[in-house]
Amino acid sequence: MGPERMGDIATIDSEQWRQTVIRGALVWGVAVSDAQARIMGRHALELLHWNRTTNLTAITDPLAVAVKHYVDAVAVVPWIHRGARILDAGSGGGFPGIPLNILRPDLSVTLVDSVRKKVSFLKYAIRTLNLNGITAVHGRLEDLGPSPPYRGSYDLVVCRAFSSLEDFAGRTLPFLSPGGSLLAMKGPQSDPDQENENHKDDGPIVLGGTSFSVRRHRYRLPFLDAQRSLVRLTPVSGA
Ligand SMILES: C[S@@+](CC[C@H](N)C(=O)[O-])C[C@H]1O[C@@H](n2cnc3c(N)ncnc32)[C@H](O)[C@@H]1O
Repeated sequence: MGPERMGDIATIDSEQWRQTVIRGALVWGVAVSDAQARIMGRHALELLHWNRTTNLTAITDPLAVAVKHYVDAVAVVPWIHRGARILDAGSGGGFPGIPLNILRPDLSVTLVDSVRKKVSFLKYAIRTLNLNGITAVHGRLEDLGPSPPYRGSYDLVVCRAFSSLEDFAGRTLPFLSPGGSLLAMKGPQSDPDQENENHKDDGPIVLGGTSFSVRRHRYRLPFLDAQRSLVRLTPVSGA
């Protein structure tokens, strides 16, 4: 049976579901082991279970969960250097931070969300899946960023479906260590910037008074052919 015929939620974490994640990740050149895909499957089951009472995801179809959550999260792996300290800004149900932690034990990952029930889920998932090198923090980015231990402590701040580039940069710049970057993962609905002629694919832009070099990478999700983009913003020092 092909990935297009996975209808029932019970098929999450089945062999077929895991193969969808594994084959999808290979499109980005990222190897996901069966053991790693199993942990993602357990996360997905917990996510949908908690989703009955806590608003964690609008996506519940098994194929869409595999591709739009896990394969999409894996798309950032090639952009992350070894040993990076990562903040997942507005992590929700754990995307992209939990799949990143499952795939890359060299990373140190902090998940932040302003909704307490979502952070309760994240803490529960970290504990239940026995994940290491990852922590979940409740709070608003704009409150946490200016103070220790968060200020200047991250090599990469990543967000998915968060807000405009200007808003993201404004809330998360204080978290960055010198030489660090911001990385926004965007879908068509969450990308007002995509329509903004002032935001070129590559080159410098100014957001909230700070100059950034920009690199945008557009891609299409396998199996579903949905459009996505990654935008990396690196503050230009001395600008
Ligand atoms: C659209 S959801 C995206 C969730 C997840 N990143 C994903 O892609 O599935 C945005 C998340 O950001 C959180 N959020 C919104 N404003 C925030 C803020 N100022 N500080 C921390 N989290 C925030 C929301 O609670 C929500 O979980």
